[in-house]
Amino acid sequence: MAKPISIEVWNPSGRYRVISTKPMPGTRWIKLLTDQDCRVEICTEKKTILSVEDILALIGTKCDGVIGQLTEDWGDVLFSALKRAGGTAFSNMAVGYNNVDVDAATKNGIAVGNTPGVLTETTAELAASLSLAAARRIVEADQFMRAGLYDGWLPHLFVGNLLKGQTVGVIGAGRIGSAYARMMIEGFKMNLIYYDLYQSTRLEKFVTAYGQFLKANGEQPVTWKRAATMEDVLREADVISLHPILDKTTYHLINKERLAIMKKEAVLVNCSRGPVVHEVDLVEHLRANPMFRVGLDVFEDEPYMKPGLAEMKNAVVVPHIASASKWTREGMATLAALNVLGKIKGYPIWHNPNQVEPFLDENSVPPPAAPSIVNAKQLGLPTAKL
Ligand SMILES: NC(=O)c1ccc[n+]([C@@H]2O[C@H](COP(=O)([O-])OP(=O)(O)OC[C@H]3O[C@@H](n4cnc5c(N)ncnc54)[C@H](O)[C@@H]3O)[C@@H](O)[C@H]2O)c1
Ligand SMILES: O=C(O)[C@H](O)CO
Repeated sequence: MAKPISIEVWNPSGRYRVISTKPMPGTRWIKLLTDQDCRVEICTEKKTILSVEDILALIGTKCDGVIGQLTEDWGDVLFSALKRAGGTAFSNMAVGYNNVDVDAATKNGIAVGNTPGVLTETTAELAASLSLAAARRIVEADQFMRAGLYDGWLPHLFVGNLLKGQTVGVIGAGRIGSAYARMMIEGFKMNLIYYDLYQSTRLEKFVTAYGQFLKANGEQPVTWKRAATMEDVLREADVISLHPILDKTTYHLINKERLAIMKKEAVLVNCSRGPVVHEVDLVEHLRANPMFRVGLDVFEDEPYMKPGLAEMKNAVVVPHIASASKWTREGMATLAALNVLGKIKGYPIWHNPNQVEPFLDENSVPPPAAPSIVNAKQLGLPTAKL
């Protein structure tokens, strides 16, 4: 018999049973659900990553919707169990949904939500932090100080890379990649080279206008270039940040061959998904090129690092915290809850998932819509501008 799962229950007499597989930041998301006749059950199990069996036990025989996490494997087993339990709604508490088999959800008539629009800047800020930390060797220097090794200023002590006037490369110039590019360009007056399947006209216009502003003020203007190939970015950029989605076109995008064409003193940052980088190849490259540095928020086999990575002084590593600001995490919880609520209530889908401010205002009632459902079209769900 399966071990009972520990849960916390809000509004026990609520008509709709909504499960959250994890406690989430803030309480607004709980209130939004309980105010709309939902019984909210929050899994409080101590283990960090729930298995499919754990989630099956949580779903049980009657469940209207689930808020899940990017660490969980949402495929046909879970979606068909949710369907059997009468459920129609699932939302990841994340913008990325590579852990979700959307086709399986659609086949079972389950709407899949995600949470764009509330983590763009927070994630870009962490990518910028990792860029700086790696370029200026901040973690290495911090460890040196704490080890009591500092015995006076020296001309060669922790010399790193200047960013101003250098080239920032962005692979995947969507919401987060573009926000990161703007930060690095405006903050450090870097030139841009980017590669994406689509043209980022807004980003290009921003760089052009900022370049004109600098020129008018007697400064060297910044420039932009849309690269024809990813290799062009890797060859030309001094700092490269990865921001594509994870799918079969981006799996192991950075491998031995591509690392070899990067500059020997380049900085590589990954705040997208771990498998975008071939981590074994990366460790080998870091070992062979001590002036090459990386800043990593995500790892190929999370929560583990590939052997050798933890020992590399030229790597800054943090535990998948790019979206971890209080405002963002509370907003993600709110959007995930409203995705599930919106589907349960039969609300239409919000017309623009990138403009979700009306859902986040603590002082007003959110619009009667599901903020972001990725398979809305496949399910034939109506969209509305309210
Ligand atoms: N580390 C974190 O905590 C964290 C936080 C938020 C998002 N993310 C990850 O970042 C990803 C991007 O988020 P977003 O909101 O910017 O998404 P987005 O959809 O706005 O941007 C992704 C961009 O990648 C581009 N792209 C897709 N395939 C590509 C390819 N083969 N080569 C080059 N570009 C390609 C797309 O055209 C798009 O412009 C998410 O899917 C998620 O996996 C991670
Ligand atoms: O995809 C996402 O949203 C992140 O990885 C967590 O914020």
